[in-house]
Amino acid sequence: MRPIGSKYLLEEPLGRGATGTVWRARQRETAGAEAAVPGQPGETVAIKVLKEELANDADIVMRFLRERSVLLRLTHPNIVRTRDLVVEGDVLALVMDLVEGPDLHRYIRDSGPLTPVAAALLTAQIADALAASHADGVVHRDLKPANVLLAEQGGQMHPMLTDFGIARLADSPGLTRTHEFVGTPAYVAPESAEGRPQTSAVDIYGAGILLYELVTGRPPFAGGTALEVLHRHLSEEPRRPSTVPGPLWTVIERCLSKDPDRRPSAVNLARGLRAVAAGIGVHSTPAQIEAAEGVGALLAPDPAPAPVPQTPEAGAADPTQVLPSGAGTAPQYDPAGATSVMPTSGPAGAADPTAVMPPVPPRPPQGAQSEEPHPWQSQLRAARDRNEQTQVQYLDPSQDPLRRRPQRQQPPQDQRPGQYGQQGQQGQYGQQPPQPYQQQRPAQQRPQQPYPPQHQQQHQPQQYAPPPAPQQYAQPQQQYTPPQPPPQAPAPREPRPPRQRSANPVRIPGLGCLKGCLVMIVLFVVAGWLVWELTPLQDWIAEGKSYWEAIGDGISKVTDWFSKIGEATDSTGATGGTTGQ
Ligand SMILES: Nc1ncnc2c1ncn2[C@@H]1O[C@H](COP(=O)(O)OP(=O)(O)OP(=O)(O)O)[C@@H](O)[C@H]1O
Repeated sequence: MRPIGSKYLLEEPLGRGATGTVWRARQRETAGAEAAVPGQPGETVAIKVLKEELANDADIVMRFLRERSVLLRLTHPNIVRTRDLVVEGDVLALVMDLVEGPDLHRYIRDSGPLTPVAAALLTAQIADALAASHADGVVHRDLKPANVLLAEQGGQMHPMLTDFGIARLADSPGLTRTHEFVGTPAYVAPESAEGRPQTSAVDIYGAGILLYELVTGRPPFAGGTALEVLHRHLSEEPRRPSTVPGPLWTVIERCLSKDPDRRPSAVNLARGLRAVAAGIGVHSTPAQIEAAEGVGALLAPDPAPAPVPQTPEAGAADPTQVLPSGAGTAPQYDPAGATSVMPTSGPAGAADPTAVMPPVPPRPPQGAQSEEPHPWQSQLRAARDRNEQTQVQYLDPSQDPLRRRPQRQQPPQDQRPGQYGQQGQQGQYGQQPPQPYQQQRPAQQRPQQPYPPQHQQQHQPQQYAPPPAPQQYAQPQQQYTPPQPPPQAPAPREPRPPRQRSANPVRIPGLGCLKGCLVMIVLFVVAGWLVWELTPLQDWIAEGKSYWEAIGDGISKVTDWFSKIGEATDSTGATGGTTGQ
């Protein structure tokens, strides 16, 4: 077991992502007062050990520490709680509650898509988590099924959003010198793809993609290269699959609006989804059906979406500043502003990957946009660097105490399929079966959420009144301005060693080697000559026999030979016997 900090012991890796490795770990001793959860010795936790390149970046370490309070105070029944942050030596790690259960990506892959009702209810809980974090000024920015863990609670699968704060770290100056977008191509909002100012509406877009994927099994814009996916986010409208009920499609469509201002707030999304879930079930009452059909009216946008802090180079807000939701209005789309977050010179510009880039696609809704190709430069680079899902990487055996592949406890088999209901049978919309989770009972009795009702109440809109603007977060901007790194020329590629020729001069024939073919020809000639000389082939040809006659002759000769041997043996035996008498 490997110690991490002085308080924790890493036991086994659970998985690896773009920003680090998550380990199952054990608490050695109670954490200090700075931890949100001190924990007990022997308690099991999950620890995300961030990649070395993050840990070695002074900017990121600083941000990590400054954001400590934000990460640690973010608590909600649908958010994986961050218990502690470890910054020791070259180690940067987040200590989290351990969630026993698969992530949503794996769950869909193994069990197939969910029913519309189940998908709506699950996404409503994710929207609850987003509402809470947005109210606290925290935008997730990397919402995707892999970041939703499914905990088992009372026989129900309970979605929990994880990786909060990681996008914020990854967005710190140390990593955004090239202004990569933070996110995963299949889930990235158009404004993030273009490098325009972002708000909490990017999470609503991510929730829309996730919802689409839950009911269909795949995200709406996928396939091809990361760049193609980004193009599709910007220019294509999602198509409604026949299995998606109309009211649910209304919600998906609004979430996937290219215009962030048209997307609903997280609170309204949660409310709308619950109305839809109630109205599309097999036992829905006429009033519920009617409410579901009018869901569009519930999906009002957030009047004051939480802004995503800009990088210091952009001349925007302090990146470490945590803004309460009411602290400002959504940044307007401003071509100049959008351009300003993109490098016009410097490292990213120097390493000019535009040579392989297609032209920037037109942006019909917004009209004007930056003429600089930099968004695509950075996106291509980001797409290369980021994998959509957990990356399988070599793990130094010395870091892997158990020398085992990542293992996660799967929920018992009988609880997995159908917790949220898989597709396959016919339901009200001709696609889903009634299911134990919510469709078999009258709507009034259905549990809308597995966690107690007070949590639901806690996240109704009025509960999200922005906290008073905390002065301590309004840091002077220049304080966080990172030192501009000297432009780094890309490391020259090492020249390839000259190709080694095989020590064996004769290659296997058939592989295009002339020498091998010649050797084989010689072998065939020699073998033919031996057959000619050592077999009665010449005689047979001279006698003009057919192939079958020659074979027949050969066989009868052999039989004669054996019978002669037999007779000789018998006569010898008979002679011996006579002599003996
Ligand atoms: N708190 C946790 N408890 C249990 N397992 C976890 C926890 N957090 C993450 N995991 C698991 O660890 C694995 C890696 O998580 P990670 O967040 O690093 O991956 P990712 O989301 O694919 O990557 P990234 O978002 O960094 O690109 C995932 O399989 C996830 O299910």
